[in-house]
Amino acid sequence: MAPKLCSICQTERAMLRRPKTLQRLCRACFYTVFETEVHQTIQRHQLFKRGDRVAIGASGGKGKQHADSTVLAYVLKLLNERYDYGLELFLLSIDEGITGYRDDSLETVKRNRDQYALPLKIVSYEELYGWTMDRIVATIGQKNNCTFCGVFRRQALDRGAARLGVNHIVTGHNADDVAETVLMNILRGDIARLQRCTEIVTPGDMEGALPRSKPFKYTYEKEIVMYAYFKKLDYFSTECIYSPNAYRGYARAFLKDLEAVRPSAILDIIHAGEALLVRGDVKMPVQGQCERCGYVASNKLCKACLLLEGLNRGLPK
Ligand SMILES: Nc1ncnc2c1ncn2[C@@H]1O[C@H](COP(=O)(O)OP(=O)(O)OP(=O)(O)O)[C@@H](O)[C@H]1O
Repeated sequence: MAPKLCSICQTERAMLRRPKTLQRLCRACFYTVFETEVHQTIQRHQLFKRGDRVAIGASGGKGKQHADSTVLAYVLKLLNERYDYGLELFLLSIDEGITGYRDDSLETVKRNRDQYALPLKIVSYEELYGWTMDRIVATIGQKNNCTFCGVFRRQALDRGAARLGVNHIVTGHNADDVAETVLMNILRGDIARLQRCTEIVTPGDMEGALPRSKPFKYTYEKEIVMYAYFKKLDYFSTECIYSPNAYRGYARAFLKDLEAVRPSAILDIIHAGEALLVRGDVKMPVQGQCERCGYVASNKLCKACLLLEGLNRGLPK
C-alpha cells in the first residue's frame, strides 16, 4: 500500500494525525499550521503592539506531558522574528519552593534561557512572602495547598514582571486549560470567574496587575506536546509532588473523554463559555485595592495577604 500523503502539501508522507482536525499531515505542514494559527490569534486579538516588553511565564513544563510554556517561549521568539512584531521578550519564573520539583524544572528554564537567548528572571515565594510551598505544606497539610500556590503565583507573576519592567505577561494556558476552567466554574457556580476565564487578554489595572494574555487559548494541549516532541524542545515533565487539584482532575478527565468522541468538544466548550451572557442583576465582586499591599482586592485585604495572615498567625484557615 502506498504511504498516505500529507493532506496539505500532497507531496510529503503524512507523519501524524492532527488532534484538532484529525487531518493527516507531514511534519513541516504541521509546524506551519501550528505556528500560523498562533500568529493569527495574536493578530486577530491584537495582543501586542510594537515596542511591548513581554514576560513569558516560564514553568519549564510540568504535569505528565506539559510543555506549554517552553513551546510558548520558542514559538513567540520565532514569530517575533518571522513577522517582526517588535517585541522584547523575557522569561519569568516563579520559584514556589517545592524541593524535588520546581528546583528541577528551574534547571530546564535556565537551559531554555540559553537555548533561546532570552533574559530570565526568577522570583521566589520565599523572598516575596517569607514562605516556601514546602513550609506551607508542612504547616497546613496537603489539603488546600493548591489554593495558596495559585493565589501566590498570580501576584508573584505581577511582582516579578514589575521588577523586569515589562508591560505585558503571557502564559502558556492552552485550549484544554480554558475549557476545563469553563467546566469548573460552571460546576462551582462561580459566575464572576466564568465570565472572565474565557478572555484571551485581561486588561491591567492601577493596582499593579499587568495585562495578561494566553496566545495558546485556541491551541490544543495534544498539539503542543506533539510540537515539542517533534521539535525536540527541552522541557521538564514530572507531576507536582503535592496533591493535584482533585476537582480540576474530574473536569479534565471528562474533557478528555469528550475529546475522544468529538475533537471539537474543546473549542465548543470555549465558544459556549464566551457566548454566555450574565444577567444584569447578578451580583459581581467590586474590585478595589488591598489595604496592606495595594494589590487588586475585592475585600479589604487581597487573597494573598489574607492567606498570609492565617499562615503567620499559625491558624491557617
Ligand atoms: N512557576 C511558574 N513560573 C512562571 N510561570 C508559571 C509558573 N507556573 C505556571 N506558570 C504559567 O502559567 C501557565 C499555566 O500553568 P499551569 O500550572 O496550568 O500549567 P503547567 O502545567 O505549569 O504549564 P507548563 O506546561 O507551561 O508548565 C504556564 O504555562 C506558565 O505560563
